[in-house]
Amino acid sequence: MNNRTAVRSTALGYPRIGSNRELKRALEAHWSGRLDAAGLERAAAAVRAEMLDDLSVLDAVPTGVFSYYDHVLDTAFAVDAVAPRHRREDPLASYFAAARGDAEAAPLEMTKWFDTNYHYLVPEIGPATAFAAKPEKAVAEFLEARERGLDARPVLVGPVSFLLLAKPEDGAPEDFRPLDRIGDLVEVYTEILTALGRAGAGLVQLDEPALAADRTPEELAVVAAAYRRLVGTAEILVAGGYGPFGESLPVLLDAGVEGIALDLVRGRSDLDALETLNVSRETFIVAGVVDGRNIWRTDLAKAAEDVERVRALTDRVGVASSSSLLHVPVDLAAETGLPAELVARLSFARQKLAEIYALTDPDGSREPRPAAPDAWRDDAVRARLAGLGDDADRRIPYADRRAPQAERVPLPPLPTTTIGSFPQTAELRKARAAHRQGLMIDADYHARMKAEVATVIAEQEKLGLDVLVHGEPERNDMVQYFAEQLTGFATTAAGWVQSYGSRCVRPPVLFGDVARTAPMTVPWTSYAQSLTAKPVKGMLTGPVTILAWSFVRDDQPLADTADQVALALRDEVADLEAAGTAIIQVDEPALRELLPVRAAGRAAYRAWATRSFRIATAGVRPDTAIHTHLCYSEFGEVIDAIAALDADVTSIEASRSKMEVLADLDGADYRSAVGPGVWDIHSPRVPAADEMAAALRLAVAALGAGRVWANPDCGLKTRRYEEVVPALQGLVEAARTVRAEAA
Ligand SMILES: Nc1nc2c(c(=O)[nH]1)N[C@@H](CNc1ccc(C(=O)N[C@@H](CCC(=O)N[C@@H](CCC(=O)N[C@@H](CCC(=O)O)C(=O)O)C(=O)O)C(=O)O)cc1)CN2
Ligand code: MET
Ligand SMILES: [Zn+2]
Repeated sequence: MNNRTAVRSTALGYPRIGSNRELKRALEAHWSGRLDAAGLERAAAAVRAEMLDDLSVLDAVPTGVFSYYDHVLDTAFAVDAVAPRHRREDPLASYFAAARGDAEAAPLEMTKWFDTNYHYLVPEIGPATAFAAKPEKAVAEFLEARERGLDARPVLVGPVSFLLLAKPEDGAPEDFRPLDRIGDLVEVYTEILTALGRAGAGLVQLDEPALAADRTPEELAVVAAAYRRLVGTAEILVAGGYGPFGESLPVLLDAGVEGIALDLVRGRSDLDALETLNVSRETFIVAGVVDGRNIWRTDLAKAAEDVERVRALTDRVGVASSSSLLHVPVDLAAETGLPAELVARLSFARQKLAEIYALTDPDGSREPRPAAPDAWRDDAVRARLAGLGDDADRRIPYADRRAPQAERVPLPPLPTTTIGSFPQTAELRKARAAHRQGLMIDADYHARMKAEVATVIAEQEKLGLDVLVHGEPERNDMVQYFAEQLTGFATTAAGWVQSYGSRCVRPPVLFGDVARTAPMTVPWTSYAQSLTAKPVKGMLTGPVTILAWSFVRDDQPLADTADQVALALRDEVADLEAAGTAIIQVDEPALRELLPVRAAGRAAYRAWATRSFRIATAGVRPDTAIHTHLCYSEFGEVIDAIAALDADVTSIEASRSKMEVLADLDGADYRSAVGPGVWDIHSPRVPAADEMAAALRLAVAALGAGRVWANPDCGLKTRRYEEVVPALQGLVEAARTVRAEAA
């Protein structure tokens, strides 16, 4: 077990939803009352067994990385940081109350995990949160692996990241920060580590991804103290995974941790730094050379060079993924429809395990990465982009667009609208599955989707909404739908990746130059508009989001790829406008997500991200309104970027974070209209009309009635009509109430 000369293979984490999304199906059956807790646990055990089967090709396997919903929530439960409102007699009910909310309580806030499309639940910590060790899950999953004879390494979110990812509980003193509680929390971690040690664990992995971000000297002092305290209780491997440790690296090494797992894909500067630090030859250094975030085949020649550099520094070397493999699909072998020259360049989780293993095998492959074929290049697109010049900006400032837009589409104050999608019912998905499998002809599929559009339009008219949507029934996903129609993209049949809880996505593969060959959305929008006198919004996904939710080529800057996508969207916007569409929404929910974890890269990011949005949208007439939509709080960091999009209306997530975004908007150079979401659509809970009215009053007080729209937080695709109809009735009623008060 303590082989000190050979290079050891491992992974920092693994997909946990099941290779065929078994856990997703079991969870959704459980939530709808079709599967009892015992049935859910059986399904979970089968998923864990499959994970261990896969991982067993490695010298050492991570354990405890399975989760019913989210690993940050698991950590909260492991230290008993459960909000009083989520405590229930049944622990599983308590867990799902925190994750999803229930009749009695709103859930925890959900937000993006670093610069990924994974969402974690934000723990709520107060000055009196009574931490207590609950190591049962960690111990049980460790033993499950041990019983198979595997070298098992328990994984937990580390205490510093846990508190940095948390937020102060409601009513905490103004100056309280969760990190203030590090001393108490670390004591509880020592108990958990001790329990794991008693169960037979050697090395324990503590994930500290928050140390891939800029940290202040005070925070570094906290890291030092916390790890000095922990090193006595277990052998600790600290993993980062979302960039370089940077200034945290010497602090961790000085604290005496047993090992450190480096992200050598995004954080190669750590390797240079290590060579200048005085690293003990006893330190276990894990070289994260296999990308945990993307699906390109590893350049084994280059990776092997980095492993050699690590071998020069220490006698205990590991090879691993750069982060958990949670962010990539399970198995490339499930993809039978991809072109061979693409398959030859791809690697999913199972293939990555083989790459990791090969790098620890002296006789393993050291193949370099083959270059992209010439056929993936499109010189026409490149020439058009080069000639774009200042066409990337709207000719007329917002102040002068307001009147022509109001004249073209007259609306009351606090206009009501939705974000785009209506429920993706089981029937819609079945029809799409049948169409995909060739069991339903195109004409029948289109007729079915048009019927759904008609139903959605009729429902919105009945509800009395002001600006309607077609409901997006024809879209499997807001990114994949576009990727399927653009050149330069491939889509997968089963490349599922967890986004949050039971919700999964199939990120498309953006491998070459991008171009549009035909209109992608116009017939749907035009059809919807033909059914109503009310305005129907056109609905597109923006370039940043298309990139963020795809696996993107890494052979040119993201900015260049974004501009190509933007150009394709620009043509779609022009076609929508030519078809008579007066309002075009271009969603950028991932604008915040791609913001670099460290401040150094942010200005450049803001510049290219907002320019690509403007390339997509700036071609319209002054009386055509551009709307955009963003989800997931913490807008503070991107508020200037939101302004730089130069949209006429921006709808944003606000309800789960209790309208905190209004404070961010205050003082920002943002003048146009805002639709702060007043209904948290990620929870099955239906808000009351007066609750939404209260939220709208806050918005009116902050922005003035003339700048506020009334809308949900996000699209309704994940909700059921039983929730949507009463919630939208309440929303329309709330808008009317507050409108009357403001008049
Ligand atoms: N890419 C992406 N990222 C995003 C979002 C988003 O909308 N898209 N929204 C935010 C929140 N994240 C979300 C992520 C996923 C879903 C979601 O609803 N996902 C669906 C799958 C969507 C999909 O691809 N649907 C396909 C395939 C559906 C499917 O599973 N079909 C069955 C067969 C049909 C059946 O009997 O149900 C199968 O293939 O096995 C379709 O409709 O065609 C799910 O997990 O259930 C929602 C929000 C942030 N990130
Ligand atoms: N228009 C999209 C929808 O309503 C926006 C979703 S943002 C994740 O589904
Ligand atoms: Zn959204």
